[in-house]
Amino acid sequence: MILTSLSVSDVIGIIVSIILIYVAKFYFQYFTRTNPLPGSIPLPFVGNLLGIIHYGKGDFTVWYKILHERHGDIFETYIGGCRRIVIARPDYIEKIMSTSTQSTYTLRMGKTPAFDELGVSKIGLTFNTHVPNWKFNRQFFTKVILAPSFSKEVVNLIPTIYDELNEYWKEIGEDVPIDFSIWINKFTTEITFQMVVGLRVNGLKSYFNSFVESSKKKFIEPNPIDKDMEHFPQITNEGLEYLGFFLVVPAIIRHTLLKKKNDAAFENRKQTFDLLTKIINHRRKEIEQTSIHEELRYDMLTLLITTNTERELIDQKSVEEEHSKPLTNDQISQILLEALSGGIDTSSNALCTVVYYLAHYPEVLARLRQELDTIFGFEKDRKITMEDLSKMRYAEAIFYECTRFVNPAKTLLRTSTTKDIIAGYEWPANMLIEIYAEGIHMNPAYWKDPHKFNPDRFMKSEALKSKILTFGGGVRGCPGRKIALITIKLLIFLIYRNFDITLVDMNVPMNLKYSFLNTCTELKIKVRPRMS
Ligand code: HEM
Repeated sequence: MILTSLSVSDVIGIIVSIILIYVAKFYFQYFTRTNPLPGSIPLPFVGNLLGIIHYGKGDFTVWYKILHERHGDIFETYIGGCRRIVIARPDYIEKIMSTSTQSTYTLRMGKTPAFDELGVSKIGLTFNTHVPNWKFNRQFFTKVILAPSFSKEVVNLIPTIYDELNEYWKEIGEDVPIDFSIWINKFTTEITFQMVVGLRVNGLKSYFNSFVESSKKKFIEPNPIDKDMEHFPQITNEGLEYLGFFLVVPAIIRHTLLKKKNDAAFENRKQTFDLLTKIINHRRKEIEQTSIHEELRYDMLTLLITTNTERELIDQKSVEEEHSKPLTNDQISQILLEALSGGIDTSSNALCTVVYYLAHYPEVLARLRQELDTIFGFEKDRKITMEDLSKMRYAEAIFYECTRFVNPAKTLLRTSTTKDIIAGYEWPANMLIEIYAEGIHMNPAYWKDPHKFNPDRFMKSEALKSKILTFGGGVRGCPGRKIALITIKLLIFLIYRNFDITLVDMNVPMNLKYSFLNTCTELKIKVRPRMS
């Protein structure tokens, strides 16, 4: 509305004023502080500008690559109006990634007005800056996700959904190119929705229906909770994009030039929470109607609803008054949302990377198959167990090596609650530190021949797995790691035991887009039943 009433010269005036304010602010900050690191002058303004320019693609790390090459393994910059120390050396982050309960790196980000505005900084896990509240959520989340019965459910669930995928791929036929990035994302979406809220969203089925002739279309039952449930994965995905937008674009721009997008972010959040509330209320009713003697389904939603009630499935007693009550719909919604958005794209993108690299390294694929055949023999229908999965060491090594090349998160954020000395420099409390995973993963001082694709490096040294930042680390590292590894290994097993996969074009580099996460936007493949 405001924008349409502005003339071109007004808009130019606003932009010039913003630029002048920024230049003045950052230069004042620079000359009045101690401890300058290389990479500061005259980069703050340029850094911000690049942040804004790149927000569409989201890849502000293009900027880090240049600074890393120019200034070495520690440098500073400004993105989204915020001063950051960027680190690309494993020994500088040891303290930051410590799992000690005394760690002062419990915050991912300090005070972030943009996230306060969006309402994500005092609930859930990922952006929660209220440490006691985050700790409670984290303990609960971890307990649910690490419970052996939860893993068992996932191990049983994945092959069932895989059978559906298998059926569609067979119907599509051998010589038809398919986009693996879409299929696998629909797949991980299906698994994650089922394990988190106990719901099928039928994404695989609707995707299949979208390109087959009408006589082959599968019937999709309308969702009993809401007709929009089918679009829920897309809504949560857009929500992630908006987070990146809020993180990088300064408030003054969001509220003026990009107001439409800013408003759309709030609308997206409302839509997400409305749907989640419907799911929660539906399940609450089902639980109320289930006799106390009857066993309840073991998904994350059920565990959350029953917390601190007589139906509690996990003993999660808390001594603190505010944490001994049943969880509210808002608390549950945020935890569910993070489980939904935490596991889908990360797992599907990692699998795209695996498929891409295995197509380019047939000798690695041959060794993988040897491992699979040794563990599972040729009994095609044997049920997979947790023990089988624990023996898939080479598959795990392939996964880690793939994520070393294409890490789902290019950087990880931390804020110290106290002042600290890192790399010989003293930093004040609340300093934002950005761990540049991509720089660390390719640092020749720590990886032999870093640009060589070599999964064996992880077979020779277990310790390397703690150096790689696939799942981050420390007290804020990924709580979904165990489930993620189960999912990835199970899918590697199911796909490569049954199919031969070829890339449609071996010369095309991986199609990646970075906005918050490294996302594979297209991976055209052909699948055939396995020959050898
Ligand atoms: C291949 C799959 C996955 C990858 C690569 C991955 C990666 C990550 C990374 C890099 C972080 C940030 C860690 C840090 O800052 O040190 C993270 C955090 C997180 N992940 Fe995952 N993740 C995966 C799967 C999952 C799954 C399956 C879930 C849940 C079902 C999940 C839930 C979360 C949550 C809630 C956080 C925030 C934790 C906190 O702030 O305390 N992730 N993940």
